[in-house]
Amino acid sequence: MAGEQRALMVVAVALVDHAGRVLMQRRPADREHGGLWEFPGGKLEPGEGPLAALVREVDEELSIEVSPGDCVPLGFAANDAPGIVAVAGAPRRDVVLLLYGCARWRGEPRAEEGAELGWIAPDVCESLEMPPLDVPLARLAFEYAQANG
Ligand SMILES: Nc1nc2c([nH]c(=O)n2[C@H]2C[C@H](O)[C@@H](COP(=O)(O)OP(=O)(O)OP(=O)(O)O)O2)c(=O)[nH]1
Repeated sequence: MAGEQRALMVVAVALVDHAGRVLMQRRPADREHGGLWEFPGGKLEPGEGPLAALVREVDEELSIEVSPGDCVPLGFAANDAPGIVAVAGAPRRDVVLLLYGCARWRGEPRAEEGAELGWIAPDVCESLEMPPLDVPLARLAFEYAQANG
């Protein structure tokens, strides 16, 4: 339908290492959610599926290569859920965030300019400041990391 407003679809990945840690990225200070820790990923482009977007985003953001077959859907979060409170200053819009887990990739993850990467251990996770949608997803990410790291 013309003018129909759809939710913004975002795909993200929890890369896990052999120590059961999860790679997270601190957003540049001058962007939406600046300074918060989140999963690498980004918006789906028109006509793009979530796995294709994931492969593209990790190449662009981290300079690594993942195969769709190594990515496992872990869950999703949407900001129309009760209890999700937007970060002050962030635009009000419906977002659906799809999280995949992945324990195999090629290359060494490198942060894009202005961003910071951290391999996060489960005990540190609680103290990280994250966007509201990432809080429930982080639990799924660490369960996956424990089982697959
Ligand atoms: N990548 C990512 N985005 C998240 C997470 N949690 C969360 O609320 N978001 C939101 C922030 C943004 O509204 C949206 C993704 O935006 P983005 O700026 O990363 O997307 P993009 O890479 O396509 O960036 P751009 O082309 O707009 O610069 O999803 C998360 O864990 N990872």
